[in-house]
Amino acid sequence: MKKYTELKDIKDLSQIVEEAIALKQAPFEFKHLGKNKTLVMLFFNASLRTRLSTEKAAKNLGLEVQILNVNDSWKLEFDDGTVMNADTSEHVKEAAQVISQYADVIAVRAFPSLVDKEKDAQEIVLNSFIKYASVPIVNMESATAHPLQALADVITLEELKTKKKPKVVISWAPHPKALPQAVANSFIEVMQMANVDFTITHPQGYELSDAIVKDTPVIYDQEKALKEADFVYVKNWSSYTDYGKVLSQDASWMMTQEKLGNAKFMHCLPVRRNVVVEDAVLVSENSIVIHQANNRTYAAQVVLKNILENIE
Ligand SMILES: NCCC[C@H](NC(=O)CCC(=O)O)C(=O)O
Ligand SMILES: NC(=O)OP(=O)(O)O
Repeated sequence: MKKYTELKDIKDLSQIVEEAIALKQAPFEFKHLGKNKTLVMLFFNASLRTRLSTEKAAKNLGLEVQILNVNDSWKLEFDDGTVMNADTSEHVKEAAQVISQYADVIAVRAFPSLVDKEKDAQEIVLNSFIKYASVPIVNMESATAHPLQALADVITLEELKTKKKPKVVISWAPHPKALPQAVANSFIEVMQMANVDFTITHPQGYELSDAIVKDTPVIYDQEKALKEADFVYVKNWSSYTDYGKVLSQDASWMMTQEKLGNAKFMHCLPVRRNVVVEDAVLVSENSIVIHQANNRTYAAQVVLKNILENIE
């Protein structure tokens, strides 16, 4: 693996999932791989899991870790040819080259604006680092994708499934804030790569990009979609068609124990209790969100391991 900015960087999903599960059993086996090497993590947005699990994964591999909250640094310019006489102090062209001298791998978190759809789709922050850095890049959630989360999700499914081809449903849930489509996009993409019976359910107006959904069935009736589900992944996203808008806060879409039945409950976290999902689900045996968050470490570790093995 030369980089991990999108799920397409995974050549063989079942092989990488197997490798991640093996790393979970023996997390320090490859501690030599990162010796005298450094991971620099750049955060343009808040994080709990991604930050701590990726740092843990890196340290398990013997890497040094440096973290920069970009808001504490100089405001970066991304546009070409700008006269930088306003509020941006440093161009990503210099920043990426400079950081590449300190880092052997650079990981970036940069959420979308949710204002300008075309600009968000261009993934300007992530792609600028891919273009101007001279070391491998890892996506820690970009404008349109969260491939580390999706990998942790598929590892979790593989560990906890009780049938060969489980039924998996992703269900939209209400939320007071406009959230990105990234988590849903990557979960859908990874489910299309996995051996599952997969369905999407959301209210009208919350259709995701056709390029993501492809031929996955979309059912607007949540109850119908959830029938006989083995795993239910709950997530809010803001409208993609009416870009970045909160069109509905319909509480009837909140996940409840009654709707979930015997299915396992998944969520990437952080989750708004009693808005996205009722308390009763999170305290029940059917909630696997903590297990899922633990797997973020092994998703990051398998990615960093594969990248390190490819550095000269
Ligand atoms: N990385 C996991 C999710 C990050 C982000 N959630 C959030 O911003 C939730 C914030 C809140 O609930 O206030 C998202 O949906 O993409
Ligand atoms: N799931 C996830 O990415 O969590 P953080 O935003 O806390 O990193």
